[in-house]
Amino acid sequence: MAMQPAVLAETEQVEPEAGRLWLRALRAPLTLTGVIITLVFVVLAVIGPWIAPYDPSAVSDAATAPPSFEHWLGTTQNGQDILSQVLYGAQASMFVGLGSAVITTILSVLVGVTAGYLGGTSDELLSLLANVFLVLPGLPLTIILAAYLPHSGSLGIILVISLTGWAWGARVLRAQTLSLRKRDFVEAARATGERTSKIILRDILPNQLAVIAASFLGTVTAAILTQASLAFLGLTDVTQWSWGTILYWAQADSALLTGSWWWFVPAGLAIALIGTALSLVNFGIDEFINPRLRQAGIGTKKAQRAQVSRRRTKRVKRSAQRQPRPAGTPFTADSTDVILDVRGLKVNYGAVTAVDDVSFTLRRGEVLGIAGESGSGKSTLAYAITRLHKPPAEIPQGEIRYTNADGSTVDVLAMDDEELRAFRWEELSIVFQSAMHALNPIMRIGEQIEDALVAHRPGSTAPERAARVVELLGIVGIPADRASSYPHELSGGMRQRAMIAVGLALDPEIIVMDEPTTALDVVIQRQIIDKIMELKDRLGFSVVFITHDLSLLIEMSDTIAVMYGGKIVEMAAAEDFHERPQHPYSRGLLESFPTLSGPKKELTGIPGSPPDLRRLPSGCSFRPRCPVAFDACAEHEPRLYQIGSSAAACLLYSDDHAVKMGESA
Ligand SMILES: Nc1ncnc2c1ncn2[C@@H]1O[C@H](COP(=O)(O)OP(=O)(O)OP(=O)(O)O)[C@@H](O)[C@H]1O
Repeated sequence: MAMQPAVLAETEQVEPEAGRLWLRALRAPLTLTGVIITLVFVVLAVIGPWIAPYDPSAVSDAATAPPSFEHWLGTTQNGQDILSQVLYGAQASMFVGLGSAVITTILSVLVGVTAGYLGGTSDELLSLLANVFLVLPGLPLTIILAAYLPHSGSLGIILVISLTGWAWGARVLRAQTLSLRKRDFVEAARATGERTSKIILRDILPNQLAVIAASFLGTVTAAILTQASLAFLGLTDVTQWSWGTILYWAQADSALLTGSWWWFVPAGLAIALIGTALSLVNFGIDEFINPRLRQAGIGTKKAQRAQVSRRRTKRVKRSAQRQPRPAGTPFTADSTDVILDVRGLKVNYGAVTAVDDVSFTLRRGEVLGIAGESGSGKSTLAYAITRLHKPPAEIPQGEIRYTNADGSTVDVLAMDDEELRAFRWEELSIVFQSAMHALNPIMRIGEQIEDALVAHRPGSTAPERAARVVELLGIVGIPADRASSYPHELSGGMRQRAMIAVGLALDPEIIVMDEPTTALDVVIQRQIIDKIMELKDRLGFSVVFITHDLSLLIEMSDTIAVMYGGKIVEMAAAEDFHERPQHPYSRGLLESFPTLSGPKKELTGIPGSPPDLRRLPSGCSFRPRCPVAFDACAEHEPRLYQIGSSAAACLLYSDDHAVKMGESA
């Protein structure tokens, strides 16, 4: 697709976008006030000692003098200039505040995010460490440590505050990371081949910036207050000027009793002001980071302007070598063009076998629908195929062979991380159940589509990617100018279509769709399904489709695999399944759903409930619910028997007459 030069020129100008947002955030009056006050204090902290009119410790005859022309903020009992003390104090207090916040935040982020993202033993050890620090009583410990380190100056106080303060932030960040790690957009980022470091920097940390900023700014305030409290109690070196030491001397020399308000008010006011200012800045940052809090209108820029960003992305090695697959003929039932061959696949969650000895083939252009009640193992199977299954899930046996464009086959289970990165998204992509969770809430739709391109098409230029994003949005029927929208600015249907656009970004050969339309109303559902089918016919990819909606599944699929208790119990062409279901469970499923067309029928459902995978009954696991079970069903576990072009795992179809009739061997 060619782009107009004028548009290309625009695509290069995305970087100022972030700058404009900052400006917008800054323009909010309260944020601006907070920033200005904070900056004033930072500047005073730097230049305070130079602009102070007097030496803050120098005594004079003007004892306990109220504010005057010579001493703008009055003097102490010893005639020391309070303005000079406040200016010197600003440096010490701000140094302690900022220093503590920097160290505390670094420790919190390192420990919290690492523990939350890595999980397992690292999480246990780091959480234990954080918990130990959390149960340490902060204030008493701070007082004791400060009492032992009175002459270590500001550095000692910073260390004490950081040591006793990091664990809380680490815990919050760990909890957030744990929840983010499970979000589908992080899964999607992993699936598109992004590195752990990039996922943390791009997907985990930006989504926690509000918390990190709150923790940083909160620590500055808390550290200033702690330092002031310690100094006020005389637990720091009281000859070092800080706002706390001013209050200490004011209290020690009875400023309150003598009514010398000018002695303690400026230092107290400075502490209150900086705390308020930092809170205002915090609100502003929250608003800037959270697109939902921003005013409407930001997300309506021209699509092309949103497409190009210069984020560094680790390239996926193998992508350049991918051969385009020659255009194939439309799928027919007798096609032998197998693209994915799954043999004897088993997936365990600890002692529970959620997918048991599953075998099937997916042919080029075929839609394989997976049916079954909740808990039958559909999602586990889909995730295992993509190798996105997470602990405790493991694949103890089986084979998944993928056929490349050149006819060679690769074992998906034997792929290393690098090969998997290339395989996922280039050859096989996934459309997750809930687009709201699968899309990163703080990234524009266009950027998210582009991410997959950046990772897998290292040679592509920014304008090429921009054009591809616009093309992909067009393919799924989203207006190009929505590329600059955030997920929350799109309707549910548009979000789901955006997910499909992400899935299509690299022209994969297989798309796994796990309940892609569940959360949508029927009209939108219909539009999306029609779109998927149209794209499949046009682009020729294969689909593994999972949904609870049996009518939809029959309508969409070429072939249907019915799962029960982790096994495939029937495999048939969709039409055969609909017209002549072979397995009693399939019949029960069909009788639980209204027909797509034809006369109304009574929905009977299946008695009983799905099996407990930890205690499967002997023989056929459907036996306790089966209306046609016979004695042998308790003894023999049925394999898949061929019945015409269908196959069903039911002893009704066993060739062994003795077994079929339930006779003892
Ligand atoms: N993380 C897990 N730990 C232990 N068992 C699990 C885990 N995830 C799933 N299972 C078990 O594996 C079995 C299959 O679950 P799976 O989610 O694959 O079923 P499903 O058919 O996709 O269900 P649904 O339609 O509700 O999504 C269930 O019995 C479930 O309890």
